[in-house]
Amino acid sequence: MKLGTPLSDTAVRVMLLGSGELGKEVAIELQRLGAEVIAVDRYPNAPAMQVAHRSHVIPMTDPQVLNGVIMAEAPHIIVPEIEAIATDVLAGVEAAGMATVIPTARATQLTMNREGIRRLAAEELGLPTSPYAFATSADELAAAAGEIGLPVFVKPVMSSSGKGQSYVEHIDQIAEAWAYAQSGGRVETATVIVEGRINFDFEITLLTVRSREADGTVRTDFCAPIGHRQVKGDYVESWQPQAMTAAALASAQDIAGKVTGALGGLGVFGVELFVKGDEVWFSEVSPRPHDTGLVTLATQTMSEFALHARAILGLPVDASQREIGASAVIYGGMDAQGVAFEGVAEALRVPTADLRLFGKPEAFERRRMGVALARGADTDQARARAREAAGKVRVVTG
Ligand SMILES: Nc1ncnc2c1ncn2[C@@H]1O[C@H](COP(=O)(O)OP(=O)(O)OP(=O)(O)O)[C@@H](O)[C@H]1O
Ligand SMILES: NCC(=O)N[C@@H]1O[C@H](COP(=O)([O-])[O-])[C@@H](O)[C@H]1O
Ligand SMILES: [Mg+2]
Repeated sequence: MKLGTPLSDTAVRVMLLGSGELGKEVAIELQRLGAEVIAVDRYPNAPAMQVAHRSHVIPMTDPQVLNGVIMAEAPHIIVPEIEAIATDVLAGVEAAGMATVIPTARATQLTMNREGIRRLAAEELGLPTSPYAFATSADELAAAAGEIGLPVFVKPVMSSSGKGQSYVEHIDQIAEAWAYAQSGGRVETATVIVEGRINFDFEITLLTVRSREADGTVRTDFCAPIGHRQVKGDYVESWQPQAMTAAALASAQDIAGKVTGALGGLGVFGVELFVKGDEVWFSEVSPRPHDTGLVTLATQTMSEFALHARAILGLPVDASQREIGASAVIYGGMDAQGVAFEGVAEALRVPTADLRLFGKPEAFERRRMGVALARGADTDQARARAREAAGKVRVVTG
């Protein structure tokens, strides 16, 4: 694809569907290469909208409205940034040859629903996963949990960042888990996945990049593994690299290569894996940059956002790590609009520290509003610094 001048006849128009913190960094990288960036999300002034050429506020799960915006803008490339999109519209656009969907329309369809990606990984590709079942009522959920054996995780099939997710240790928590899944799903669907717990030593995100070689073939690169810690199904800190055995790393790369190969297309994928000794299980995959990969802003030659921008434009990538680093999340801690941040200077006085404040117009108690980044001689030092920096930032009302 020939790059051009934004807002002119030669422009390469890229439409982001979802404009959160991850899309904001992708938009910045695309802007650096002179792409014309159109940001779309369900609410105004979303982070990526603030750095895009223009934006649209629409319900992205509404097929007609989504199709209308795509027709009006005629983007060359469509970059889904969240799962909750009317993905059938993307399939239609792709089939008609009107735009390239990143990575592919089918990949967005399969990964928007946990059932699609789990069946692909476990049943078609034969990859190791937790034991699982699907349930469409509280009774079915109880039966499935009984069969798999407690403890289990219960998740709406359409949700992310831990929304609607429960950890069930006792059979009398089933009704509550069912009700919570119904309230926390991204879109209305009654189905939940029940997963047996994997007793892992640690979990990683293996960022996997599919990009084009000079001869047009697709190559696959793996970033160094990212370790992370999750609380209530949402990531609170991540670090790179996560130390692991050579056998586990080989197995992780094998799984990531297979699943991203089956999804196809170009761009960054965040392959989530559980690791115990030499053993590795597939958990899920984002066909886009991953929240735990924010750490790559501090560690890699090219962050996951730069890698995504380069790969989707058909350009070569460099997935190498340069520094040891960590990220720590800054939550809203309150429900309020137009919040302010105190302690930023103190945070940035922590050696090597850096910050991203996403600019979300509204804070919620558990909404991610920013992230602290730091480097170190080892991951312990980097993590301590990132946590210290994050801890110095206080969210306050106007
Ligand atoms: N079967 C399991 N065994 C052990 N831990 C699990 C299991 N399923 C989920 N978890 C824990 O819960 C976390 C969140 O689960 P999962 O990634 O499925 O949720 P999510 O809502 O898709 O989150 P995100 O969008 O942030 O990736 C996992 O990273 C892991 O720590
Ligand atoms: N785990 C997925 C993830 O981290 N996605 C990121 O969070 C944004 C939504 O944030 P919000 O819920 O605060 O609007 C998404 O737009 C994306 O950038
Ligand atoms: Mg996950």
